[in-house]
Parts: sequence; C-alpha cells; structure tokens
Amino acid sequence: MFVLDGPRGTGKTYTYNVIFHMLTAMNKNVQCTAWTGIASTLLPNGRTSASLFKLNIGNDSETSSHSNGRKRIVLGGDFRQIFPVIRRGIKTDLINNCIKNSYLWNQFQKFSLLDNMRIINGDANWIKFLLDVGDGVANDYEDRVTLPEGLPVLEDLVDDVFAVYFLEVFIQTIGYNKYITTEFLNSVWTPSILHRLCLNVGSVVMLSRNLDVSSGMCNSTRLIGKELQRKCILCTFATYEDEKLPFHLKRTQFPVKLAFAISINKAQGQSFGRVGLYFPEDVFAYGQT
Ligand SMILES: Nc1ncnc2c1ncn2[C@@H]1O[C@H](COP(=O)(O)OP(=O)(O)OP(=O)(O)O)[C@@H](O)[C@H]1O
Repeated sequence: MFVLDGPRGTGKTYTYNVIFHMLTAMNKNVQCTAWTGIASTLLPNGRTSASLFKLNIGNDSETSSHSNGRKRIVLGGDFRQIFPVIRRGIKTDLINNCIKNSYLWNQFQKFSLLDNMRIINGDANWIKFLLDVGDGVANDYEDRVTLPEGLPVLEDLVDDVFAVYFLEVFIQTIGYNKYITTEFLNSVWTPSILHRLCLNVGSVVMLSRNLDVSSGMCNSTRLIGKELQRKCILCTFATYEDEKLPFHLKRTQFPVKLAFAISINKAQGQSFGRVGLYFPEDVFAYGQT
C-alpha cells in the first residue's frame, strides 16, 4: 500500500493519471476513486469510493458490503486541506479520525510531492505564500480587502424567474441521467406528476445528488440559472430520512440547493477565478484558510 501526499498543485492528479496509464498498459486492472462525484470526474475512469467499495451511506460509510480482496492500493491527498467530516464531532474526534491515526497507517509506504507544478514558473514569493497558507504560518490579516461597490444584490435578480422541472413518472422509464427540453416538459405538463421549482435568473445552485457523473452533473456541481434551465434537469424527488436525529424527520426535496455561498468543505479541490471569504468566527485549524 502506498500513499502520495502533496500540497496544492504539486501534481497529485497528474501522478494518478500517469500511474493509471502505466498500469493499464501493463494489462493491470486499475480503478480510480474519489470521495465525491465531482472529484471523481478528474480521474481517468473515476468512480466514487462509495460506489466502488459498496459503502453503506446509511451509516455514514462506516461499513462496506464489498467482499475482501488482496489488492494494491495507492492513496493520495493533501493533509493541509480539510479534516474528515464527523457528525456532531468535536475537534478531538476529527483528529482521531484522520487517516494518519489509522492502525493501517504504518503499513503504507509514503511519497511526498513538494513543488507546486501549477505555478512552477510563477513568482517565488507567491509560491512561498501559498505554502505558508497551507502551513498556517501566513499572516494575511493586513491584506483583507473591503468588498467593491456595486455587486449585484439579490433583489436586482428577482424580476425574472426561470423554472426547473422535476418529473416523477418518466424517470422510472428513462432513468435519472437524461436531460430534456423545457418545450418537451411543457408539452407533457400534468400537474400531478410534474413539479416546478422557480428560481431567480442568475441564481447559483448546487446539485445535491449524482445525476450523471460522466457529464459532470454530480453532487456538488454548481450551476448558474441559465445553464440549469438549458439542461433542464429531469429527476425525481428524493426522500431523506435522518436516522441519527433525536426525533423522527422525513423530508422530500428537489436535489438542488441555492449556493451563492458554499462551505469550506464543498469548495475543497475546486478552482475558481475569484473568491470572497466570509469568516464570522475563527477557522478551527491552522491551514484551514
Ligand atoms: N510532473 C509534471 N510535469 C508537468 N506538469 C505537471 C506535472 N505534475 C503536474 N503538472 C501540471 O501541474 C498542474 C497541477 O497538477 P495537478 O492538478 O495534478 O495537481 P494537484 O496536486 O492534484 O492539485 P490540487 O491539490 O490543487 O488539486 C497541472 O496543470 C498539471 O498538468
């Protein structure tokens, strides 16, 4: 078992691709997995870990119905990024559940990637700054900026609404992963089976289910109004039952959420042209920022 560790941009994804193609060329059967659907789209022939290892999502993926097998495993990741998510866990629980505290950790042979390949020819100060941020030693407090004037506010977007349709019956015959046009949906409109969710034009929404991983329509994919309307997601309602709450709760919802802002965990591993950070209170670990 091997582990590949490296900060942002050091070529982890690139290396998985190289390993995948080398082993495939040697006629080995290789399967790449990532925790989220959106991350798995970056890997060759990627799947989610839950799907490959048949993890039981109902108990927070703590068990698997997969049979044991003697396989070589290469793990990769960046220990400077985020902690595992432990429901209602305190800091000690998060630390205890880190892979470095696993009884298997000593069985892994470790390799570290060090140079930021994404900006290998970039400014040396910038490269150092990015590493310092990851190490939690960058003092960025003086660099805080005030928000520019004139950012669009929600009220400006309210006039024009668009609709996302959800169809319950067709899904059973043609599957989750098909997109159909608004015209088609209008032509088959039957209020009992077709539900309409109206969103403001310009709304940013995030999918909360894997609809079609191969086309990047996964849990955590962000879409902006027009894009969503064009693709016109066809899918059924999802019913959630949360066993871990102290009371019985069952809810049915569309698999989208407004995502003008997203949590640090959801943003992890994504690339953005521009970000605004909101820190109402201290982040809880060095390097979290
Ligand atoms: N050995 C290499 N030779 C040439 N280019 C490389 C090499 N390794 C990585 N790169 C390039 O550097 C960039 C960053 O690589 P990659 O996305 O694999 O990094 P990463 O560690 O997965 O980053 P992140 O943590 O941000 O997801 C990519 O454009 C990739 O093509």
